[in-house]
Amino acid sequence: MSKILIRGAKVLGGEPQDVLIDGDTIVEVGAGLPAEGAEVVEAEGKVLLPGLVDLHTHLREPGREDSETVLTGTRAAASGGYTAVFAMANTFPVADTAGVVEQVYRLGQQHGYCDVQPIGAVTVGLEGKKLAELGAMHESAAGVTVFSDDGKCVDDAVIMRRALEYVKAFGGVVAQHAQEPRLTEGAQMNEGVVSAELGLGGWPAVAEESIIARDVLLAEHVHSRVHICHLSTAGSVEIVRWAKSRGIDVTAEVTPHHLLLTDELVRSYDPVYKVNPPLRTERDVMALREALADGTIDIVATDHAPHPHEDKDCEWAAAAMGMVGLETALSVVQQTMVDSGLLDWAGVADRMSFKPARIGRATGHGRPVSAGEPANLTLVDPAYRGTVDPTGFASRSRNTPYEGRELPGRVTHTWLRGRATLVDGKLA
Ligand SMILES: NC(=O)N[C@@H](CC(=O)O)C(=O)O
Repeated sequence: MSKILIRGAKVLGGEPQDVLIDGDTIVEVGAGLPAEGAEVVEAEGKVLLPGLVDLHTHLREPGREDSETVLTGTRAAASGGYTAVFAMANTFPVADTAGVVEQVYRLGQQHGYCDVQPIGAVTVGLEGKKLAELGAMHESAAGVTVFSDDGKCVDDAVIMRRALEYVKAFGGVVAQHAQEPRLTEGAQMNEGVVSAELGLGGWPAVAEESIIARDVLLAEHVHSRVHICHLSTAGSVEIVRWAKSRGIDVTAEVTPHHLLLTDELVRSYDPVYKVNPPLRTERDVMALREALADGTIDIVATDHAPHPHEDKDCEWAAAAMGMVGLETALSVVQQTMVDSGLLDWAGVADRMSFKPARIGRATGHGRPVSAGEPANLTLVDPAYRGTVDPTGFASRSRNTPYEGRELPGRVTHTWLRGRATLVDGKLA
């Protein structure tokens, strides 16, 4: 049956409506639509959103298939309500050529759980020395538009300037991992009271903020577009706010974990809380929430960073940085932004679907829930309450900071171009 009637869902949190899908397209949205010939999904009390889009996912294939593959990562994405993810370039080999990005793109198409849009490296081997083949990656079948050395900062100002100038030719964007390397040598956590007490190497806010300040000025200077990955400090928010008020073409993201968790958790010495950029202070968390609400920060991106247990279940200093996030992102956003009254569901659709799709130029995603649009949709039960149990994750890795924590809301259904990838919380 190719017709699906989603009955009585609050579309973007508004009044209950029926949504009729035929094949891969939404054909009608309205009240009391006839159900004849359609499979009916009862959605009373649930919220219908455009399929979520993640601009920052680590899928690990090729090279680290022990932590994630395109298949397991896109299954995790579908579980979390995503219909498109942008796959970061820090794979082995690095996604710095047309060959590698095409491989990742094709794997996404083959598996079919969500669209995979590869991100190309800015520099060869993420080494920060020489620009990668940006044009060839853009012209490849993968059609790369977002470039990032994420995991590493493009710290050479001349290379950054050239990258910004180069991507202008085809409307691309450079996504910067803002971390001044010299200021963060040996850094293990946020620099502050807690790092001083624990005796762990501190990661000062200025290491992030100084690179953001430099890069918004560079973008202005060459009239290009820059995107800032995972903002984590109140000062970074101030700089982005200033840059936007000046008319600079900058966008920024925040991760769910930086909206909820603080460096106080590091007192446990549990490496599950070790992440780049590090968890900051309560004051930073509050500034990030406010900035996401007022639009200074454009989007939520997961920075889903899967690691196998042997890389995380070890002493703090030796542990890998990163947390999985695809399967808990919407719940964390519901708790920190919706249930707190800072953002409504239309705002969530904007920050987790419309805007990330626009920044990454993901065609067919981040579209309104209306007739004629591709049926990329996510159905959420906001009344659900449950504790996070990583043994049920679709991701190959389990490094979640939320194990055993109660989080609100649950994605029950995801449709990718009218085909269910998640039904009643189970992968199709
Ligand atoms: N976010 C993380 O803590 N880790 C990322 C890369 C990075 O940003 O360091 C990873 O690839 O594991």
